[in-house]
Amino acid sequence: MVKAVVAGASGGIGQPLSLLLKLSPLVSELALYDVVNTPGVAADLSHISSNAKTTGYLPANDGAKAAFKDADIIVIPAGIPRKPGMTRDDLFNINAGIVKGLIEVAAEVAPKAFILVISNPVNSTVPISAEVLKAKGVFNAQRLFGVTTLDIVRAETFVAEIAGKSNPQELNVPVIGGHSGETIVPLFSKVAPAVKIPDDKYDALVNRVQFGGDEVVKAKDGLGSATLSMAYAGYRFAEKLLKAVAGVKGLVEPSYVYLPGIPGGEEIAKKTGVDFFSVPVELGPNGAEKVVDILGDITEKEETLLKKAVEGLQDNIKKGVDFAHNPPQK
Ligand SMILES: NC(=O)C1=CN([C@@H]2O[C@H](COP(=O)(O)OP(=O)(O)OC[C@H]3O[C@@H](n4cnc5c(N)ncnc54)[C@H](O)[C@@H]3O)[C@@H](O)[C@H]2O)C=CC1
Ligand SMILES: O=C([O-])CC(=O)C(=O)O
Repeated sequence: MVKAVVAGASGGIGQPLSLLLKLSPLVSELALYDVVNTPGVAADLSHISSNAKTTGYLPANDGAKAAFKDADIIVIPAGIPRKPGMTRDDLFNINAGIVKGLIEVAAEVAPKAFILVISNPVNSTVPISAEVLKAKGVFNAQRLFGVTTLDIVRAETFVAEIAGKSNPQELNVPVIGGHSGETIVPLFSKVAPAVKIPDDKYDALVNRVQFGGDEVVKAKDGLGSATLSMAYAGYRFAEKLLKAVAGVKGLVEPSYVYLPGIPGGEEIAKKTGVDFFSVPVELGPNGAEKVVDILGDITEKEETLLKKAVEGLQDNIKKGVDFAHNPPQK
């Protein structure tokens, strides 16, 4: 019996993500929360003849609390998306407060839930979430995940194109670091099974993975950012986690986590110099059971990418932590 919540369920990501969760045999209850339109989205999904009982909640009558109550997993794609010309950091002023508010509710009524943060800027909204949970005395790093799966999904797709593989899903392409521009670090030397990226294509491939989000923002031309590929990616991560919680062994996926709170993470925090970082984590009944050290034997080019990523991440993390401690007065 798993109760899943989507916060931001009426949005571009929220709707298809809710559809995928509604179809999952692992979910028995699906609560949809948003500031608009959830009665309609929930009524629509509830006619699908799958297992999950689906309900919609709005802010009135403490709707967030009712939706989140005793949730096992809360996925958060609430907040505004980018328009052309914006960075993810430009979303901070609005989305930081939205995420903070939702995490406060989760801390109160579902303190043990696995929380998957999609809202951007992920590099900062996850530190905000951690600080809010810490302040409420319910922080467990093994249960808080920044969803960076879309970077891996993109990397799989783009590497398969270059390497001439017909099925990208047969490739495992680790992407670490953060979730914006140069903080995204694809490790092509660690692709399994190994592929040869031609030297003259390496820089462009790195750039495409790092700025894949911009490609979609540009193509949507003012109507938002990636939604369908993100719904797939968010579901892929949620499904892996739920399977691992149900006892399936050996499931590993990168996620942006608080390293010092996860076995094996302290060492990576020392190596990189940042506490929040996306790394492959082994998933299990407690969530992130173990950080997989993937930093050994990376190439010189990857070392250079990593150094740049850490510089950017330090600022993004500090911004999130500072906001959680001193939110602007209204
Ligand atoms: N982590 C990642 O890889 C990715 C993250 N994103 C981020 O996901 C977020 C959502 O993107 P879209 O779905 O395209 O945006 P959208 O605007 O289509 O949907 C956002 C939804 O959040 C709702 N919302 C706003 N404030 C809320 C609150 N306080 N509580 C509950 N719901 C609230 C809105 O009503 C709307 O339905 C953006 O911040 C975007 O940048 C997008 C793609 C990839
Ligand atoms: O680019 C954006 O703003 C949305 C996002 O995070 C992505 O598509 O990776």
